[in-house]
Order: sequence, then structure tokens, then C-alpha cells
Amino acid sequence: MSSHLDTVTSLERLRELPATALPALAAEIREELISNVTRTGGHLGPNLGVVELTIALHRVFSSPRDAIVWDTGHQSYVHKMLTGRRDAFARLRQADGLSGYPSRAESEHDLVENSHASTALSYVDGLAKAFALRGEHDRAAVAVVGDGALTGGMCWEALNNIGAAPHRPLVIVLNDNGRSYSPTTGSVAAHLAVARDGGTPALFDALGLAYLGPVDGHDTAALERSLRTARALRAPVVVHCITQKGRGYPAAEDDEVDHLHALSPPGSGDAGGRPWTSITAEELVDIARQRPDVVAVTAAMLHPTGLHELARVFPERVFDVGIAEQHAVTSAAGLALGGLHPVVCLYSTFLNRAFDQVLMDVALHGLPVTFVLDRAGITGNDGASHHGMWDLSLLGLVPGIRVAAPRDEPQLRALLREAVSHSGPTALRFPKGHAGPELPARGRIGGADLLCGGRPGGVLMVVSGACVAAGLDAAARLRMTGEDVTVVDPRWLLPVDPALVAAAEAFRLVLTVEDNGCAGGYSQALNQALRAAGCTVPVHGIALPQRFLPHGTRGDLLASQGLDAAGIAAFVRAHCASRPLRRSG
Ligand SMILES: Cc1ncc(C[n+]2csc(CCOP(=O)(O)OP(=O)(O)O)c2C)c(N)n1
Ligand SMILES: CC(=O)[C@@H](O)[C@H](O)COP(=O)(O)O
Ligand SMILES: [Mg+2]
Repeated sequence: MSSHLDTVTSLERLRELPATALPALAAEIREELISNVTRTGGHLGPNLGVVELTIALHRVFSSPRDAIVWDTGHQSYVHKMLTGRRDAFARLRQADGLSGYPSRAESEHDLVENSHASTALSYVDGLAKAFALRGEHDRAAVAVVGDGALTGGMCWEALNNIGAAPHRPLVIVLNDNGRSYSPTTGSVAAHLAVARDGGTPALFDALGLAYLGPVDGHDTAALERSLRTARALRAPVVVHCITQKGRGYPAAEDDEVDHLHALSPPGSGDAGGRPWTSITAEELVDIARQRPDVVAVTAAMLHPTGLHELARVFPERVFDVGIAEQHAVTSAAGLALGGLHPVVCLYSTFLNRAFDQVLMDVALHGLPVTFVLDRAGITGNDGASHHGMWDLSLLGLVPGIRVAAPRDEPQLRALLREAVSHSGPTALRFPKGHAGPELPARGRIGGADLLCGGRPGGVLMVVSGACVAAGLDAAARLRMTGEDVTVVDPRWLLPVDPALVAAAEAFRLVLTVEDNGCAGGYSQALNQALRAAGCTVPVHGIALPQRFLPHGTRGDLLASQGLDAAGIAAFVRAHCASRPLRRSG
């Protein structure tokens, strides 16, 4: 017997389904979510929580004429299943497969691809204005925003504007499951919680928006009624839906950490070594035991950044500020002004949101704040807006900040201690995944570690962080074909080490390798330093292209950009073949 989902071959067919069929449809969707996502990895918990909500949305609103914007977008799998992509889930988040976020290339029903939270209200504010100005008064602008995303400052900037336009229709569907990863923090979450007891949060009315709710976010009929009422209001309105993250799958419902917020693909653990995040977490606890001035700040990512370990030991010294990176950074500046040394733990890509705060609230005042940037470089399955390929370029613009990239566990521990001992701003960056085996130094060149080679006249490879292993492998391959390659790890990338500048003169080519965009990265900084010192040795950089890169595995994406051993070796061969050896001495 065909399932209801089999009959829903279009949104029109979805709208034709009798209401009595909707609970069964929801059950079928949940079953497919669980079977697919437990195999591919992905955001299972969030999507299990929006099954009925998504069905109701697409029965009441007519996408794409009506614009539906999914905040963060990690909860758009059901939307994708209902808009013709059910069969593509077998390759969810895999190279050339279905994106884990909305994708404009995939569907006209997908508007916003950015996975950075708290943007949807601003988008629909703009969409509502555009519809009004274009006379498209039949079109609805609908945002689906989570209670976690609602802790982001952009939401309140948008609400300030939306509430001031009482005659401009706009629907905000608040998907309130009480969670980001962890329970959503802050006074807004506490205020919204009254709705779980049937109360009415007064906040939205005070801001000039109509409020409908609380609505049972798993009762499709109730959801449809509320959404139809919201649509008919033709005014800014919040539909407050109470949902359960992970609903319908006990393994997710019972997961107290984050209700299976983001499942890794089975078997995706790296071979060897420990996760960078775990090493950092452990070292931070040891540091905090010795340094009562060290505190930590997270933007709603306590477990993903490993800070739950520190919070377990020193709960009063870890601050979860919500999905509020700008506030995280400037409140850290306040902590530093108050005599403490804050460690702000973020995913690299989310630092983008707080660049001005790093520049003008921390660095301008030379404050002792340490940024730990996890997921730096290519991250993999989360795709373009998650790759941490911007931080080296951004931090290269910040006067006075010191930036490090550890190559292995001992270096991570050492660099973290050096960072929190520095009197000014510092940053450490490392990728998603596991730190490989220890890569011991053979000597020093200023503050840089000499890892192999050392004979003048050959190639000087300057490589840092997780790229060092591939660099050493490439150097070994090149030595087998007669190329002499000296490999150094600067440890502290920025500012550029003057000793490296001085040493470069003895080589015929300097090669940099970095898991960052090529615009404004380390290669550019080293090249500028060499030229400023009057050194004429050419610098070639292997880096990521300055464009948005797709999702896939980290290893495959690095290899596709020539950042693996084979790619590095081929690059050197190509550039050295065109340059005669410089005789040393
Ligand atoms: C600016 C930014 N910071 C952090 C994240 C990481 N992140 C992804 S989903 C999420 C929690 C979102 O909670 P909520 O909006 O309530 O959605 P839910 O998962 O509960 O459906 C976070 C912190 C992000 N995507 N964007
Ligand atoms: C949607 C979001 O931003 C996060 O949930 C992210 O997908 C998690 O990434 P990791 O799996 O690398 O922790
Ligand atoms: Mg939530």
C-alpha cells in the first residue's frame, strides 16, 4: 500500500490531503528522517521537532510565491522532503549530494543558504518591505526561527523594525523547543517559558507585534488554524509553537546533551589522535586550576567547544551568552577590563559575526582575551557557510593580535598556555577532527620549529597547524626526486616571525601552505614581511580559493584544493621546474 508520503508529489497534493491523514504522514516522515539521518549523519534532533510544523506551513502558505525563510536552516530537511527532494536524502551532506541547509541551486523553495543563526527575521523584514513596495500584497513573508536563534542580537534589531510597521504583514513562526544545543539560556528564554504553562509572553505585544500561542507544535490542525489566523491578520505576528527537539525518536528525546542536534556520519572518527576539541577542554581545566583569573565564554555551544568540562569543574567561570558572538566578544573585553583573562571559544566561521568587536573592543584596547577557534579551515559536511576559511584573513587585519595554529597535541597545549599568558589579544585555530601523531621539532628558527631539512638553496616550506603533516609527507616525496625542502612550523603565524624573514634569504623559493582563504591569509602576510625586509625570494602560497566551497568530507575537499601531500608536492615540482636551483654561498 503506498504511503501518504508517496502521494505527496507536490505541495498542491500535500494541501489536498485530508486533515485525518496528516498524523500518519508525519509518522512516515519521521521514519524516513530517522532511517536516513542515522546513516548519513546530520541534524536529526532539530528536524524531528519540526515535522508537523513544516507540514502545516506548506499547507497554509504557498511557497515559493510566499517566502518561507528557515533561520540557520539546519531544520529544513522536512521542507526538502515536501518540496521534491525526498529521494536525495541517501546522499545528505555528501559531495555532490543534498545540502544539509537550504540550497538555491536545489530548489526555488529555498531562499537562504547561510547557516549562521539569527538572520531570518531581518530577511523577512526586507522581503515584507519589497512585497509592499512592489504591490505584491498577496505574498506572505514567513520566518521560522528557533528559541536559540532568538537569543541572537540580529533578531532584536529586526524586531525593533518589524514592530514599528504595524501595517506591514509578516509572520514569525517561533519554533520553541527550549533548546539550542543545551537548554537555551537568558532572560528571553525564561520569559518564553511561561508559554509552557499556557501563559502569554508579553514581550512581543510590548514591541508592537501580535502574538498567537502558545500552540502545540505537534498538533497539525492547531498549527494550521494558528497559521491561517496569522496570515489573515495582515500585520506583524508571532506564532509561538511549543515543540520537542528529537520528537518521536527515544534516542534523541532522551539525549540530555543536545537531543541528537548534529549526528556525525557513522565511522567518521579520524584515525589516531584525540579530538582537538577534547585536548583543548582538558588543557583549559588544568590552566584554570592554576589561573583563577582565567574564565571562558561560549555562544550557545558549551559541548561543541568542549567547555562543558570546564563548566563541570568551575561552573561560575564559564559563561554561555546564547547565540550572541558579538556580545560574547565584547563581554569578554569587559571581563578583561575587570582583571580576568577570558577564553572565548567559537567555531571559526562564527567569529566573522564579531569581527568589529575583536578589532575595536578587544584589540584597540590591547586586552588579554584569547580566542579558541575550533572548526578552522575546511570543516566538511556543513558546507560553504561553515568552512572556517576566513579567520586568518580577518585576524591579519587586527593590529596587535597574535595568532597560532598548533600542529599536534603537545603544541596545542603549549600554545594555549602561551596564549593565556600573553598580556594582549591572542587566537588559536584548529580544524574539526582529531589531532594526528606528535610531530617533533628538529631545531628552531627564531620562534619557529624546524621540522626537517635545513640546507640553504632549496625550498623553504612554511606550514602550520593541521597542514604540517601533509607538508612533511610532501617534503619526503620531493626529497625522493632530489628536491631539497626545509619545513618549518611558525607556531605563531601572526605577526610574522622576523627570524623566518631573515632565514628566507638563503632559499630559492618560499612556499606557504594554509587551510584558509588565499585573500589576506598567511602567505600574503609573509610575502609583505619579506618584501619589506628587501628579500627578493619568491613566495608561493597554497591556500583555499577565495570562493564559497561546497560540502563534502574535509579530506576530499582539502585534496581537491591541492592541500594534501600529493597536491603540495606537485605544486613544488611545477614551480621549481621553472626556477633553476640557486647555488648557496
Ligand atoms: C551565528 C551562529 N552561531 C552558532 C551557530 C551554531 N548553531 C547551530 S544550530 C544552533 C542552535 C540553534 O537553536 P535553535 O535556533 O533553537 O534551533 P533548534 O536546533 O532548537 O531547532 C547553534 C548554536 C550558528 N549556526 N550560527
Ligand atoms: C547548524 C550548526 O551550525 C551546527 O549545528 C553545526 O552543524 C555543528 O557542526 P559540528 O558537527 O562540526 O559540531
Ligand atoms: Mg531551539
